[in-house]
Amino acid sequence: MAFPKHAVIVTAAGSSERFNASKELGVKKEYLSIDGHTVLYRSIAPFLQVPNCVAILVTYPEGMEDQCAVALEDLLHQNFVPLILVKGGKNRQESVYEALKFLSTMALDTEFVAIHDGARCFVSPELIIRTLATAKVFKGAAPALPATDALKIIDDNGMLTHHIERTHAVGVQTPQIFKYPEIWEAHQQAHSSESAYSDDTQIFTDFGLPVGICEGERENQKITYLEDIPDAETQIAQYLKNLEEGKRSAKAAKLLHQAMDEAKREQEGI
Ligand SMILES: C[C@](O)(CO)[C@H](O)COP(=O)(O)O
Repeated sequence: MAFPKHAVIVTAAGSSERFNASKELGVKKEYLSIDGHTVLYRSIAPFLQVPNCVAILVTYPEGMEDQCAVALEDLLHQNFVPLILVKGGKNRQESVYEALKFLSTMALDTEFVAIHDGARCFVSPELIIRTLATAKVFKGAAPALPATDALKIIDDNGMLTHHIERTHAVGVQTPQIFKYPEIWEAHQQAHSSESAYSDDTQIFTDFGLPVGICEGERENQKITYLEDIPDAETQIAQYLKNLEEGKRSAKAAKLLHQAMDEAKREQEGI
């Protein structure tokens, strides 16, 4: 396949309410590690193996830019693609909007944008390529797997109200990949409406554009709960200690700013 130019937006600005350590200690799941690399690094690194990635934009929650830089330290040493940290909004939709807005100010001739969860750290390059190939055909694409459990709707009291026919039900994953600037226009429309969207495929189809589904991967799970990270408690203790010391944070922030300056100079052709 000829690889089109594409940018990658990685969402990591959420409050991770289902991840207990976030609620109680302000620890973000994306900044913890699995086998020596942070969840955030692992969610991004496979994208660097796909040719023609022109920029990576990572969203972070207000006040956590330095911590986000620490989580990306390994990437800063080996990444030759411009890496930009973008302050996220009040929910996933707003964060993606902010990243797309930033992208629209960059002089990049990008044909597609891949939007990926910062907590989906087992994504493979093969899955990214398959989704990109599907997006080339349909303009929008997402990987998905057939639903295996019976699907039900419940009310606010936890009582079952509806049964959903499973034959055509799938669980949609990320990366979700779209033509640019179509996804930017779709997001602007969503931003000015009152509606809340569950993900970017919904924003794209609401805008009247098609999304093709390709085969997802069982391994491409999202880290959602504390138990999804082995050794999480020890790591959280270490993480909080590092934060108190503040040393790593300063070093990584410096590296990040250097990398961003270089990317900017490159863009300006200096
Ligand atoms: C985009 C997504 O991964 C599709 O399944 C999912 O909606 C993200 O959910 P989150 O709760 O914002 O992590």
